[in-house]
Amino acid sequence: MPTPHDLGSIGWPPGQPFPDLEAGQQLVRITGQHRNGFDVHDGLASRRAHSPRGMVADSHGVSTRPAVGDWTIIDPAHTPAALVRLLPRRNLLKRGAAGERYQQQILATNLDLAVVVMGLDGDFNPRRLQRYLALIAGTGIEPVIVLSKADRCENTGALRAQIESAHPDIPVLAINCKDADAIAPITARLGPGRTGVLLGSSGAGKSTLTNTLMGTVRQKTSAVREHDSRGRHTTTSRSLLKLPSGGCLIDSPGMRELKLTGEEVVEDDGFAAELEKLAADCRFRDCKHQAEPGCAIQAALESGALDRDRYDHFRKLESERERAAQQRDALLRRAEERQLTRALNHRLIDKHGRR
Ligand SMILES: Nc1nc2c(ncn2[C@@H]2O[C@H](COP(=O)(O)OP(=O)(O)OP(=O)(O)O)[C@@H](O)[C@H]2O)c(=O)[nH]1
Ligand SMILES: [Zn+2]
Repeated sequence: MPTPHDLGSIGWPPGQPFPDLEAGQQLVRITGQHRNGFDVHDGLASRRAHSPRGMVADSHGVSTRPAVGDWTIIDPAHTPAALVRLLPRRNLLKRGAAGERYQQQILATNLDLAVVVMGLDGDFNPRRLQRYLALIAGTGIEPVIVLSKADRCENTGALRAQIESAHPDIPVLAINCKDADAIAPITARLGPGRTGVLLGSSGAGKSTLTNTLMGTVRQKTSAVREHDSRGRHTTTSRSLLKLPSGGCLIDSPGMRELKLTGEEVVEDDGFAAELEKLAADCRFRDCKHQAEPGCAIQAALESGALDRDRYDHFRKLESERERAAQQRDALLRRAEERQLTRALNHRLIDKHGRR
């Protein structure tokens, strides 16, 4: 049986009274979301659970659907275990609405700390930082700004001062993310019962910081095998990490996707326009700039007129943004389908009565 200490290691606030449970029920935290179920953690082990139809499709819309970070009660007698009810959320981090019908996507709930990581290299972009901070503002989640790669930057002092004066109420650390001593202000905020998330663009240093917080090198692959409560091996995606400092870190795919939402313009100092101009000279109008004959971009890369590193980086961000946009669209479609089903059900009930 998990103890209060075990639950604290996955973020149950110290001293918070436990909910009343019926015989056999268990308090768990949602750590991952899949097409047809959830990963839940009881402080000792992870397992799969599903939520009964009514619970997911309930008429309150997206905001009351179970999300990563939610505390929930499960009935483990079923296989997979069934979610019985959600406990009220303390707070949540969500991504705003995009199109007309696109509702809101919850990234994670019940958070204490959001660390926004930004590199003191090409990643440095105060406006983007501001956008991340705007997501956090007003949620009650404490923000911390990490300016990474300070060990590689010549004018750390000036850049740090710039960020500090723009955000006087938020702690700013300018550090080497690999430096275990430098992250003390973060570990101090992630003691037992506390939950953190890392936000920031690709390459900012989130994985590096995560590894330093873990005190070990965690593999980039996210699937690990864990024992569930019946002693079986289950493969779960590891989106909640227990930290040596006593608290935990949520690192779910949803958090990762926040890197770029699919709605943002990739800030590129006119690089996209430069590419577009070059591409006008490609032989084929729909050139993918891969191995097509007469590709002007490939030619520019070969001649050195176009910087290959910069190009590769740009393409990486672009494909990330595309993937995020596709996922957002899939989400949108599912939300619309649910709405249609609900509307149809209501019409049937109106016509034939509930049965
Ligand atoms: N010198 C130095 N290198 C760093 C620092 N932080 C990150 N790096 C390096 O920068 C590169 C990218 O860092 P990651 O930690 O993988 O970045 P990330 O934010 O996890 O990127 P994604 O996984 O794409 O989201 C790696 O090669 C790191 O070793 C730092 O503070 N100092
Ligand atoms: Zn081309």
